[in-house]
Amino acid sequence: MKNKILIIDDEINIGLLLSKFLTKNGYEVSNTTTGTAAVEILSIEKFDLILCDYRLDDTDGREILKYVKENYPNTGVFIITGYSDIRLAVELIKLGAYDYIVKPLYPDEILNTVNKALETQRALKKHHHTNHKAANIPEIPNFPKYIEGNSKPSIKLLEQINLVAPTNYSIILHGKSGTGKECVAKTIHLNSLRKNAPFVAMDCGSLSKELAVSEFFGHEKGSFTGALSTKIGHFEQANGGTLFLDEVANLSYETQAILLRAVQERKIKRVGSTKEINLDVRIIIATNENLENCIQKGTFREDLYHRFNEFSINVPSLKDRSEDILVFADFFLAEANEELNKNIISFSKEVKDCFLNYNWPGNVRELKNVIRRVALLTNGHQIEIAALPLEFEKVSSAKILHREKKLPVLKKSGNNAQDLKKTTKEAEYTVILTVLREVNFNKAKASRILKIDRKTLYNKIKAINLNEEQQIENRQNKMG
Ligand SMILES: Nc1ncnc2c1ncn2[C@@H]1O[C@H](COP(=O)(O)OP(=O)(O)OP(=O)(O)O)[C@@H](O)[C@H]1O
Repeated sequence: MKNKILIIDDEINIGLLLSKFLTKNGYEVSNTTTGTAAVEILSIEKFDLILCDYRLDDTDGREILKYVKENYPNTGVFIITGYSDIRLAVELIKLGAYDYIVKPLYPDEILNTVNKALETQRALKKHHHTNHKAANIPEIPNFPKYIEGNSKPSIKLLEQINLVAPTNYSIILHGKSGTGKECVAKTIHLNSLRKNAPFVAMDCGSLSKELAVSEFFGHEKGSFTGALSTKIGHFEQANGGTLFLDEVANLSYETQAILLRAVQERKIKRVGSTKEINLDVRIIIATNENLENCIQKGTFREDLYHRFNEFSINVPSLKDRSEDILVFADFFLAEANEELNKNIISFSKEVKDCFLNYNWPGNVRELKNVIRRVALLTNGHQIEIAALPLEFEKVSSAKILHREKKLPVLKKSGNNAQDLKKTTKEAEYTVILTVLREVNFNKAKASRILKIDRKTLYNKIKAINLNEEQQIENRQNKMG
């Protein structure tokens, strides 16, 4: 059965041209020039898609969209718009429009967009259908809350997310490790029309050449040695939804060619199967390398780059959005409180200064890890500088002072046996704690470095501070 399209455009010539072209390409097309006439036609006939010019004589695209969403929720609406209306069109997408097409109209582009839309509709219907029947559809992973931040780069980032999320564009996310690329990808998915379909993340960095095809497209049981059961590939898992390809620059040239073919043809076959599976997957890729340099070096295919580069977003490093550091820190502290069942309220001024002065090479991920660690080591209501790991020493004069206080300094007067004992103990404390932090509180490693047996180390820790010992125990238990 042919798909039915209704065109609403007050420029009769454009409407007719479009209609002729779409009819030639296998669609059943009706035309009208006003909103009132469209409402009448819709009351007698069902349509799969409506292409609606935003500016009409008697109404506009927004009113048509609202009417169609309310009365015919299964009919997709496209808005045709002039360049100056793009922001408006994006607004409309948020209200439920399928996509927008910018004038001048190019037949191929329209056909492509219409085909894509109808495929998405079919895939979503199929997904909802199978989702009710089958339990083996992959779960949407737990999405972390997205912290927006107040800095200029973060505001720009959010604007880009909001702009591109409702479209079907492929996206390249550039950014250093730990900046939050996956978090951005998930946020885009959640704000897209695909939000009820799967989000599937795939780490291309750890993908071997041999396994790549089977990971991408799946395989049938027995199709090669070791294929003990049928495997659904990542593309198929993500069908109807979003596929996030992380560290894409690490894919071999050969694998890139295979990926390109699948993306171009929008069809795959599982290894060992002849059955073609139609794909409707939005692809978001992430890289911490400059892909243009990779193209120059010949390690990344230019054609693949252009396929993905319908939109690109730079996810800024944490040091370039320092106004957000304390916002993130508060958020991660609240998370850590919940996880550890603690009630830490704040960071001391010195800690905040350290955070603001530090370079954060590991970006948001590093900040999150530091906060989880210091929260574990803190018993009171405030995080103090002593809890910070060694790498912060460089950025804190307070921290250096703190350590100097602990150093075994022989006093000029009163230098008796009692003082020596105390000073030695303090020196021992500093050394033990420093080593423990360096090895992430692994006591076996620490005792090897300190050249004492583990039991002695336990006793010394106990003698130093029982609370610290308990915290160390907690951490070790957690790490299993
Ligand atoms: N805006 C944000 N709001 C909340 N959490 C965030 C945000 N950005 C990053 N994170 C957290 O920081 C950590 C690292 O983020 P993510 O994994 O998205 O980074 P990435 O850039 O994809 O890293 P990699 O390049 O190493 O794969 C995650 O725990 C994530 O939840």
